[in-house]
Amino acid sequence: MEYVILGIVLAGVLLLAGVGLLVPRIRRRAVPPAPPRPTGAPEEPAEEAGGVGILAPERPTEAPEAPAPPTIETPAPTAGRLVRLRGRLSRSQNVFGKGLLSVLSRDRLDDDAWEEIEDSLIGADVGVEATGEIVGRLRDRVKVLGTRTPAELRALLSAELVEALDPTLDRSLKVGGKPSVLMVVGVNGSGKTTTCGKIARVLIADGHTVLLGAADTFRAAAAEQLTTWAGRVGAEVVRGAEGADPASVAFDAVKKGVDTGVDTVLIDTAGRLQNKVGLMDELSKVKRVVEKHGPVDETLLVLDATTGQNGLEQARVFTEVVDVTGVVLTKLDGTAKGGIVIAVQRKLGIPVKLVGLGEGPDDLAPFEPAAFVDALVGTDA
Ligand SMILES: Nc1nc2c(ncn2[C@@H]2O[C@H](COP(=O)(O)OP(=O)(O)OP(=O)(O)O)[C@@H](O)[C@H]2O)c(=O)[nH]1
Repeated sequence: MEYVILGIVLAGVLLLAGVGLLVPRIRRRAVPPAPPRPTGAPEEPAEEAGGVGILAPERPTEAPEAPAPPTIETPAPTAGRLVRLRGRLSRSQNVFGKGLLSVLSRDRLDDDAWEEIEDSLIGADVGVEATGEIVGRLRDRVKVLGTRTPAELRALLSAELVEALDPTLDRSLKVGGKPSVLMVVGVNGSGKTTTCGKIARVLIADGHTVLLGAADTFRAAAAEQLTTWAGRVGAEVVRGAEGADPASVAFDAVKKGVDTGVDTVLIDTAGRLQNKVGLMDELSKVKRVVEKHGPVDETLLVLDATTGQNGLEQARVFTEVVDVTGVVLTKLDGTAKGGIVIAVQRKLGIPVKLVGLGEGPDDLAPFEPAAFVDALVGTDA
């Protein structure tokens, strides 16, 4: 009997122990799976196996790939750029170098020959008045000096062209202040944004620090374009939302320039036709607002050389609205009318300070009359 009781007790104990072991397992299985981790959330510690504190081995964490640092370019030095880019003037070289010099080298320089010379200069956009003066002086000097050799005639023509470009004008950019402010203005498509990018490179090549202001809030791609130019040389850009008030973007850019201590702030403005009064008023407002920080040091008018004499009327209106201090003549590589440089300066009384000779980042050269004329009529032109 005692054995029977002992057997029943033992069976009961074993049964209870079995249930005790089973329940936690069932409970554990009933726990719903953890919700999927949001991407990027830190990994939670692995559940302890059997409640005895064994942590799952740490998975080696893969280091996120660091973005490649932007490559900052070193722009080509500006000294001698015009000489290096002289080949870009090949279309104008055909008129001045080959055309004019071949007429000048004729055995007899009669009235017809001089008329041909005049026509060539007018055709190259030198302008009627300037052409009259250049040819008049050249004629006198040829007569007085009795000059006949091609080398002498070339030298005389060059001297007259350089003189017409007034080599005494100050063509330097007023940069390097605290900061200096440069505004870039002009009609649509003349090359303002591209020129801003290229000027930033010119300045950086010459050791300046530059911040760009994208006050062309009208054309969405303009700010993007400017940001790309700036990124290539490590310059900062201040930009506003599309359609933002350009004056306020320009104001913010100068403020940022002051705060960050750059020596030059370069402001790109939207293209506008000179006969749209509202847009021209907007431009003078941009300038007025920027001037709350201090005077604008340079207002550069960007003119497309291929628009020829039409560009002169645009230029005249711009000079009335904002005080233009320098002209940038773009796309000289795409025209045979390089004489426009003479006409622009003569009509406006404002120096051409830079010339655009291509779409490449360093295809903008400080303008030097002697080097320009030499490129047009030089020995290997
Ligand atoms: N061949 C040549 N093309 C140039 C030169 N300068 C600018 N361009 C080109 O002219 C075109 C217009 O240039 P942008 O800088 O966009 O002109 P924009 O004046 O800012 O244009 P808007 O903002 O619409 O007024 C682009 O295709 C430039 O690459 C130059 O010196 N030579």
